[in-house]
Amino acid sequence: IVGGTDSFPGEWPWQVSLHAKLSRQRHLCGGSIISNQWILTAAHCVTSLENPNIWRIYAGILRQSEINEDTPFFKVEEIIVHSQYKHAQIGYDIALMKLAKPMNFTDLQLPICLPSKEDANIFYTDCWVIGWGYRKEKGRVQDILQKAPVPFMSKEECQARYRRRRIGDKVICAGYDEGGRDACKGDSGGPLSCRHEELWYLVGITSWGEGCARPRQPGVYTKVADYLDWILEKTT
Ligand SMILES: COC(=O)Nc1ccc2c(c1)CCCCCCC[C@H](NC(=O)/C=C/c1cc(Cl)ccc1-n1cnnn1)c1nc-2c(Cl)[nH]1
Repeated sequence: IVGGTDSFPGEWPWQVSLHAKLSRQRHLCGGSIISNQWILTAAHCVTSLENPNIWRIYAGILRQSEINEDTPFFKVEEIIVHSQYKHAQIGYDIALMKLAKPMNFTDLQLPICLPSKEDANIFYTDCWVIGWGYRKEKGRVQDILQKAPVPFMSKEECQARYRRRRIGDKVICAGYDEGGRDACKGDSGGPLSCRHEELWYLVGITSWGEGCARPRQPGVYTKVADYLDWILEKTT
């Protein structure tokens, strides 16, 4: 996250850190708890790493330094990538990870609400992008979970900013024309969380952008409200 601040313990209890253990283990992406057995993340995080056994999901943590060989993690039983996914810039950048065992909810690990279909066209005004990603384009994974407020941007405005690309219809853009606050490397797969009438909703999944926090280059997020049928089909 560029231009963010430290989060507090329990502030974003749905945020998880997805680690993969290949030769060694490291944070790869963010994800969101949507039920006691399902994590929602970005397809680009898991494609080419679709073997469930290499994944370790850490929930209820604020700091990456809380993770060591003794830290408990959730094993993954199944990974479901959207069948139409090809590249993040094209869209369908959404995937589900089924935990091997249902998790117990605590104050530090809780699900976030999925938006309802009626809310698909709400112009949210209180949205935050969260993650342990870089604070600048040439950076490194952060220890303390970062948060940054990002304003919604209309599809039209977003398409005008990304003139060389066709901005898909099932995406949301968020960011500042003057730049300065945005997601960055290591944040993808994580939530764009929006507060609406006292509840938090998973409005977007951090997907891609042209650089980090550059002026007039907003972040592009998978629009979760447009995938509710897919999520329900795959999780029930
Ligand atoms: C110590 O451990 C580490 O350093 N881990 C570790 C650390 C970092 C990474 C990995 C591992 C690779 C994950 C591979 C799959 C994921 C590959 C793509 C992914 N993208 C993003 O997270 C954000 C994109 C993004 C999203 C929005 Cl909304 C706006 C601007 C964005 N950016 C534009 N340019 N940069 N960001 C990424 N993530 C990383 C990189 Cl490197 N790129």
